[in-house]
This record gives sequence, C-alpha cells and structure tokens, in this order.
Amino acid sequence: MTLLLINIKELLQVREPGILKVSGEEMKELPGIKNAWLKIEDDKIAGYGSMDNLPAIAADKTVDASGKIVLPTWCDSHTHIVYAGNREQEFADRINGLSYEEIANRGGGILNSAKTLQETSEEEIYRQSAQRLEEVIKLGTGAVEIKSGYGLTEDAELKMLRVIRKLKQNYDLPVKSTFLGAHAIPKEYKENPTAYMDLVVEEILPKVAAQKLAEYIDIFCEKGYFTVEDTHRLLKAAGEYGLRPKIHVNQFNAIGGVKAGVEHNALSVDHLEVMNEDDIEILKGKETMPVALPSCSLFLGIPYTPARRILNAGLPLALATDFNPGSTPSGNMNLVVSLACIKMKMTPEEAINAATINGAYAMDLSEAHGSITKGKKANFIITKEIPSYTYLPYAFGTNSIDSVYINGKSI
Ligand SMILES: N=CN[C@@H](CCC(=O)O)C(=O)O
Ligand SMILES: [Zn+2]
Repeated sequence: MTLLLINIKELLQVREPGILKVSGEEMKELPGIKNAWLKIEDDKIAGYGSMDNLPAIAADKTVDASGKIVLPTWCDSHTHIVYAGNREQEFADRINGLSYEEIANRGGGILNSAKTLQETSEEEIYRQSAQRLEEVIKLGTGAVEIKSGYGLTEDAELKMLRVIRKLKQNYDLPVKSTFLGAHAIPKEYKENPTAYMDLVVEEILPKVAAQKLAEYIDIFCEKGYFTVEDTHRLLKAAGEYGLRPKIHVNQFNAIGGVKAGVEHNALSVDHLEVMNEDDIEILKGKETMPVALPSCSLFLGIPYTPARRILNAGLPLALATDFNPGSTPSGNMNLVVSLACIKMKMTPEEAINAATINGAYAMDLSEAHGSITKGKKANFIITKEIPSYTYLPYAFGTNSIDSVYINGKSI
C-alpha cells in the first residue's frame, strides 16, 4: 500500500537517520521542507521532498494537505495511564487549601489510587486504561511509556503490568512498560519501609523479570517516599535483570536522585522541578535524558522544570505528560508543548524537538520514531489548516489536529 501526501504546507522534523536526540543549541533548529510531499509504503516513511521536484509515484491513495502541517506524532515517555477510578475529591480538597503532601500524609494520594486499583478487576482496569490510551492517540501521541505503581502489592503490581502488556498487544503504537513498585510506602509498612523495599526487590522484581513484564525500572526518589540508598539498591538489583532505570527525581526536593540515576546509566531522569547546579553538572556528557512534565507543575501549582538552565548548559530535554489520576489527570501532549513555551520559555522549535525526537530517545525508540526520516515508522500528525507551526503552542487549548496516522494508517 502506497500513500502519498501532497501540497504539505510544511513537513516538520525532517532528519537524516542516526540522529537519536538533540541537545542544547541543536534544539533551536527544527528542520523542515516547505510545500512538500511525503510517501508512505505500508507502515514506513519511504520518501519526501519539495513539490517542485515531485517524482512520478503510483500511489494507492493521495491526500492533499494544502494549508496543513505534517509532523511526527508525539512521543510521551512518562505516563501512568493504567489506573482505576479517579481522585476528583483530592482536587477539590487542594482547592480548599490542602497541599499534595498533606493529602498524601492522610493516606490519600498514591495510596488512595492503590486501594482502588487493588479492588478493581483486571478487565475493568484494562477497559478504563484502553479508553485513555485511545483518547491520547487521537490527540497525536504515537508512542507511549506506561508505569505500574498503583498496585503496591505483588498481586496488584503484576496485575497492572499485565494490563500494560495487553495494551501493547492490542494497539499498534509502541508501548514501553516500567515497573514502579517503589512508588509509595504502603500504610502497613510505614514503621518499617525497609521491609517494603525487601518485598519489591526480593519478591516482586524477580517475578516481573521472569514474566518479562517490564523494560524499565522506576522509583519515586523523594523525601517521605524512597531514599537515595533505596534507589541504589533497587537500580542495582534491576540492572542485574536487564531493566534500565527511568526514575522520578527532584519533584519536591533535590536529595541526590539525579546523581544516583546517572550512576546507574538511567535512560531518563524525570520531573526535575527542583534542580541545583550539581544536578545539571552531573548530566553533562551523559546518555541520560532529563524529562520535564509541565502539566504536573500546572495542576499542582509547583515550580516548572528550569528548562532554560538545562538547555543553556548544553543538555538535551524531553517533554512528557505524566498522565496520572493524582498530579496530572491529562495526557494531552499538545498542552504540554504549549506549557513548555508559555511557562518554561522554550521556543516552539525546542518544545517540538523535546516532544518528538527526545521523547523517543527517552523510550529507546528514536531509531524508528520521533522524526520524519526514511525507514522510520509512518507515525505522523496532519494538522488543520494553520498559519505556521508556532500556532500549535500559541493556540493553547485549541485542537489543531486534523488526523493522526499510526504505522501508515489513519486512526
Ligand atoms: N510523583 C510521583 N508520582 C506521580 C504522581 C502520582 C499520584 O499522585 O498519583 C507523578 O509523577 O506525579
Ligand atoms: Zn510520574
């Protein structure tokens, strides 16, 4: 099946093979072709160029994209899409003055979602999660990472990971799975958190690995959750099973999580709302991708990741949603890109790079995703008729998407 797009107002993020991420100054560049054509063969990008040099192509279907921009689908490298129920009551409690920490200390927060998930059947969790996944695909997401972490018992963590596996099997986009058993300390372990770490490291992790239920390991390295020592212990054990770290660090406090992640060759360190100079220094020249989650900052009213300090230091940066029931009940990458520009002072070029090629890197997918490159998967967005790509973040909250293609098929 050959699909041909013609008269594309601008084909964005066109890159040579072999570019797996962009950093610092490079992020200011967003290469593209104005008045372009794009050829798709089955599920792959087969060619592109200027309409001035359109070769004779025998296409099965031709789409006229006059006035529209075509860009790779968003790569959302940090989500908790698999959960049960919601936490609207905590939202109202926060409006009435309670903080996220106060709610968590009263047994709300992650523990609240864990209780609901433990009491919900695997089928029902799948149903609710699949609905969310379909919603974000329509919003332009073409690759996604999903974490466990609302189970917090062996049974419930494995149940969550099986739901992620079923989503992988039933949907066409790449889905990466992360084991986040160390997301919060359950009530019954409050006086003995080490015993919970023993359970995660010695009991649950070996089963996750044996059943091949996860590619990555995560931990919430934060005051009141898990320590830097817990982080080293878990990442070392998970590394022995081949699980690479993608970890929650520096959301509320800088306690050394970035350094711990880098020491274990983390694929990404995520959140980073609170960054000291050492955290930035330690990331220089490393393979670890810093990931910012601006929708979480918006929803909780916490600081935004200091993107300018990170980029001005020559580092790369990826953007993701953090879609979860507590801190970010939104999986909209378009909003993330807008917030990155409006609140983090990233340029539209930097934000689009961060949400495509760098997001793909943060899931180990940038060989086949994240840019318009010959041989890569044909996962792309066709916008509505818009004046320029800057309009995407500028018109925040507006749905500028006309259609989304995954593996060459319109969804
Ligand atoms: N910070 C840790 N985990 C999630 C929030 C989880 C929740 O509140 O349910 C996050 O990334 O924001
Ligand atoms: Zn998260």
